[in-house]
Amino acid sequence: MRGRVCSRNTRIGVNGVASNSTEALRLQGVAKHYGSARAPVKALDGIDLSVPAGQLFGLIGHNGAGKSTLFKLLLGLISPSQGRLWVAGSEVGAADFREARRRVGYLPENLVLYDNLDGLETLQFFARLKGAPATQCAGLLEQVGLAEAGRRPVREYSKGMRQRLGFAQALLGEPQLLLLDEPTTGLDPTAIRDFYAQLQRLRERGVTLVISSHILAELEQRVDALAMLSQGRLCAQGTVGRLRERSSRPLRLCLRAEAALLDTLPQQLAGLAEATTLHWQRDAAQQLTLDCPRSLKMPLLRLLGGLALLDLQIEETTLEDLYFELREAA
Ligand SMILES: Nc1ncnc2c1ncn2[C@@H]1O[C@H](COP(=O)(O)OP(=O)(O)OP(=O)(O)O)[C@@H](O)[C@H]1O
Repeated sequence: MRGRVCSRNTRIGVNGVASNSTEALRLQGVAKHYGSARAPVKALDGIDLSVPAGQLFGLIGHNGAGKSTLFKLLLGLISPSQGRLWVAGSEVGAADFREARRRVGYLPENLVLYDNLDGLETLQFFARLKGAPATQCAGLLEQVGLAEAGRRPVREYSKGMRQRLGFAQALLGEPQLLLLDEPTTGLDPTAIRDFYAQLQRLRERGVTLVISSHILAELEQRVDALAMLSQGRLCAQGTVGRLRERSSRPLRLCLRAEAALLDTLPQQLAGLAEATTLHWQRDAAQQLTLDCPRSLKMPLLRLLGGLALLDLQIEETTLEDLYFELREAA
């Protein structure tokens, strides 16, 4: 028996594997191989991943890393070659998964739309497919900013409008889990900001959001946590802060001060433990760039706080920096 309920919060599977319902989704040892057994394409290879309910969770990785494949597996559109997956406590493929699946919204990377239908008819069509009330359609069009364009044929929609219509169809049926595959492609900066504001409101209502994107700056400030795939393998997982802590990249401080103060700075810094790991460069008479290991961040800031600096900027490691570092290490 698959996915047997043993308590309000826990299900026990065939091998005694537990899946907790406070997890929106879970993957255990998941592999997906396409192609022939002789020459398989290993789209995913041994993925263990758990996403707690209510998070805004990012999924990043290079083209072909396996992000869309992971979404399709979670939706039961394709079957894993190995391993097991759970969505909202139901095992994908189990008898009760159909019910869990109804609470999942999905925006595919390339949503196919019928050009001759208008926006409202398109949503009504998807509502019928999903078994969601058609009465939701007009409200959803308004929510994504397409109320006025609702009666125009989709062939007249811009790329951004099509993308917003796709988001509206993902919201049909008030899903508790949203899987969004590169949802901001084609959106302008205002639309991107509005889109994330909507995600934030959904998150506040307890909806779990898993979003794949190549636009790392967009995710950096917004996700609760993220996972990075590289060639089908999970190469990093955690909050952006935790990934930064594990990064070997130095922290960069740019400071300005009177030339006389900068002249004495090397002497003052020499008193710090690990001072040998500091690297500085005098860019101009009053300007210095200092690279230091993260472990020295607070001692250094305490020391600099006591000096009459004219300006101090801390350049944090960006998600893009982390991405390249993790890719190199993978
Ligand atoms: N139906 C398929 N048949 C054969 N190979 C496939 C199929 N679908 C995906 N693949 C391969 O699986 C790998 C992962 O593809 P996937 O689409 O999951 O990557 P992705 O991370 O979503 O990429 P992108 O960022 O470009 O959208 C790629 O090597 C891809 O060519």
